[in-house]
Amino acid sequence: MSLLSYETSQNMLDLLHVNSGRTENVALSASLGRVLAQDIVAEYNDPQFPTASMDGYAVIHSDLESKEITILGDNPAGSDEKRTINSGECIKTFTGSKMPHGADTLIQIENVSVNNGKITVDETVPRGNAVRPVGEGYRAGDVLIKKGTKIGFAEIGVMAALNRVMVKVAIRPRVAVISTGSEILDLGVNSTNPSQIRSSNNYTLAALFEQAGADVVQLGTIGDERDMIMETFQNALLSADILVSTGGVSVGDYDFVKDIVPRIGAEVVYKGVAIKPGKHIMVAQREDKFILALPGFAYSSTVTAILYVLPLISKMLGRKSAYKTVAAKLGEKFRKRSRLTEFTACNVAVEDGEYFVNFKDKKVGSSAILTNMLDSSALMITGEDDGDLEQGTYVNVILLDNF
Ligand SMILES: Nc1nc2c(c(=O)[nH]1)N[C@H]1C(S)=C(S)[C@@H](COP(=O)(O)OP(=O)(O)OC[C@H]3O[C@@H](n4cnc5c(N)ncnc54)[C@H](O)[C@@H]3O)O[C@H]1N2
Ligand code: MOO
Repeated sequence: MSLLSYETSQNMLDLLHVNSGRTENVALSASLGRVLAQDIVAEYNDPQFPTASMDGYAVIHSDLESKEITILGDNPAGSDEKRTINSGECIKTFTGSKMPHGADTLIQIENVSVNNGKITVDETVPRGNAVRPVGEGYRAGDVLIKKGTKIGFAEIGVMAALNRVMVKVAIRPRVAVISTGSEILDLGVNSTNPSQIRSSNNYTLAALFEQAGADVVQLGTIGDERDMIMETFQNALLSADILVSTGGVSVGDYDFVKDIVPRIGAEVVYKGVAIKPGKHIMVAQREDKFILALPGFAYSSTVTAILYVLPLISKMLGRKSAYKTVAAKLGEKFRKRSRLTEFTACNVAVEDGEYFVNFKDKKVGSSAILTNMLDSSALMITGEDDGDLEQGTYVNVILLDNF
């Protein structure tokens, strides 16, 4: 089996034409977690008028040296104050109120004494005190949120402030997930023989893709039966943009998936990459749809889903990158186990602004160990040409906590 290098496989993935312009309008309150399909540009300044940021008296700063300043009246928040302050006058003004014309400073109530409709200054304040100037937050025309941003709580708030009732977002790519294997049992199904194991892959991947912004169709599990798998794949491709399967891609007699994919009219982009885990991965395309047949092992399928499925989902959503890769220093020696590009579950800590990698509580063993991905795990990448690495060596690490 000839294997593509990891780098070539990623470049080829990047060159695939992906349908990425599909958008829809959703209510702001339903947009959490969606990906913006337009820049959000401020239509006005924030604030639009000089605004008091404390409760007190709007004054002309030079008047603060005078003995007494006459109070013209109240200016509660939300009132469209029309009066203009002249020298010797002030207006009682509250947090959030528009500043009256003529006033340049707000002196807070704690700093004055009030007698017979006049204030006297007990403690002065600088010019412009407690006044939010026009455009303090942003100016009309500023791009506040970039297209491709995943909408979180802050984006929701900023868009609400701009009165965006509806938001244009990327349509979620539909990703169908299925696990194959006659030994695997779906969640909740009773076991009928002791050689069966629980299927975790279809749930791990569904969660991963949903977190990445996809609309997931959970197809459960299916035995190693050629015709059934073929029919299920055909049906899934009627509605899914991406079909992701696990299992059945190796060299065993019952590994049918790898043979079925070309038989349903899909063009195999590649099969076999020099990576550990995941070397049997198959990437195929049928018109504008993709099939990613991933290995059955739990850790292998998860890692390959991150490396090969997330970039497709991201592209369909119009996002620049699927995950963040950072340079980190090895906090301990690392023993490389193969001549392949390896993806090793690791912990990442930040010390003095630098990332450090360690393998505390991570088990060395087969590609079945999904528990290695618990506790905010990251993935350390070591290249085909790397051998054992000394403590202090710089490595690249994929962070998995911020899709
Ligand atoms: N003679 C060879 N044997 C194997 C090779 C090889 O090159 N030559 N490669 C090994 C590698 S590497 C991998 S990875 C696996 C990939 O095999 P398949 O993709 O065909 O996967 P299965 O054989 O179906 O399953 C592998 C393993 O994972 C368990 N599994 C399967 N599905 C699930 C699931 N949904 N949830 C949890 N665990 C699952 C399954 O029971 C097996 O233990 O092939 C090696 N063999
Ligand atoms: O392809 Mo396997 O995932 O190296 O264990």
